[in-house]
Formats: sequence, C-alpha cells, structure tokens
Amino acid sequence: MLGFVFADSRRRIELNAAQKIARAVKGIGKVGVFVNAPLAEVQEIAGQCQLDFVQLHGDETPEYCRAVKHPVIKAVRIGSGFDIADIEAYDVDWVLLDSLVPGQYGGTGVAFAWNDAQTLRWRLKNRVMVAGGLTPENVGEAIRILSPDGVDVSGGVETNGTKDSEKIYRFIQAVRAAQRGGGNAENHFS
Ligand SMILES: O=C(O)c1ccccc1NCC(=O)[C@H](O)[C@H](O)COP(=O)(O)O
Repeated sequence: MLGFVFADSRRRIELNAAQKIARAVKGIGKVGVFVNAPLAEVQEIAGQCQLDFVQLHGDETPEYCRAVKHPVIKAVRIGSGFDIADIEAYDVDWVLLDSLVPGQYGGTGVAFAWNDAQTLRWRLKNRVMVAGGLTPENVGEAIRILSPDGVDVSGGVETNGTKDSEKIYRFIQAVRAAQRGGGNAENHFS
C-alpha cells in the first residue's frame, strides 16, 4: 500500500499532487493518513483520491471510525499503560500499532517494545499492522516477534528526509525473508 499524509507533517502532500499520483498508480492500495480531521473532510478527500483505506492517527473514537465510509486503519500508540480493552473497542479493518511519543501522532522513527505487545497482538480480532521506527535492519525481528499481517514504514526508508529507493528495496527484501521464515506481513509505505 502507498500512503498519502494529509495530516500536519513535513510529509504532508497537497490534494492535487495526491490525486495525480493516485490516478497514475495501479494495483497498489492507496491510503490517506489523517489526524483528528473533520469527518466530512476525510470523506471528501477519500473520494477525490479514490482511497482504498483511511488511516487515522489521532484521537478518533470508535464511533468516528464507524462513521467513515471507507475501510479504516486505526493507529493506536503503544507506550506504558495502554488499555487493551480500549483498543479492542475499534471495530475496524486494521489496527496499526505505532509508538507513543508525546506530542507526535506518527512518523516518529521510534520503535515500541514489541515483546510487550504480544498479548495485545493476539487478542485483536482485526488485522494488525506494526509501525514505528522500522528499518530494513529491524523489520525482520518485529515480524518474528509479533507476526503482524502488515508492516508500515516511513522514516526508516528515507535518507535526509526523502524516500530512498535502495532502502525501500532492502526493506521489502527483509520482509520477504521474514515471510519465508513464517511471518505473513505485507508492506505499507507513507
Ligand atoms: O509520517 C508522518 O509524518 C505522520 C505524521 C502524522 C501522523 C502520521 C504520520 N505517519 C503515519 C505513518 O503511517 C508512519 O508510516 C508511521 O507512523 C511510522 O513512521 P516511522 O516511525 O517514521 O516509520
């Protein structure tokens, strides 16, 4: 999947540019990343860019997620003291486990303690994606520990703030090697 960040971020993409890329891309799931955006705005952009998924990284409630007309990837931030029941309340297609860094909603470049999230991972009925500080070097270990259905990477495949095709290639190779070792993760870049 390919992610378009519409949230406040150095990676934010303008709507026109996202539409052009979305039209050109075939055979890859298109994901829009939002943080606490008004529902109407999310629906409008999702329609205009023909998004396959809406990825919500803010404080969106389970009710908000249910109201979204597109399949939802709900990011939850894993730090000390998270409540599994709160996360289980999300009846969404995917739950994305990301890192808790105060003041940041995503794209932190920080990994969370994968071992501490194993119970959560296996309690969730949703498909599970893992994010946060993944790199070509560590993604295999994250897959080995959590057996996610997908992985999501941003900063770990960048050089000087720009996506780096060589790192993306190595990341995919590392995911495939981990899949051969028993994991089943897909790739997702934003
Ligand atoms: O990437 C951003 O700048 C961003 C900003 C605000 C909300 C979400 C954002 N990204 C969402 C993602 O899906 C990232 O890929 C994910 O958080 C992992 O990022 P990283 O730790 O850099 O791999």
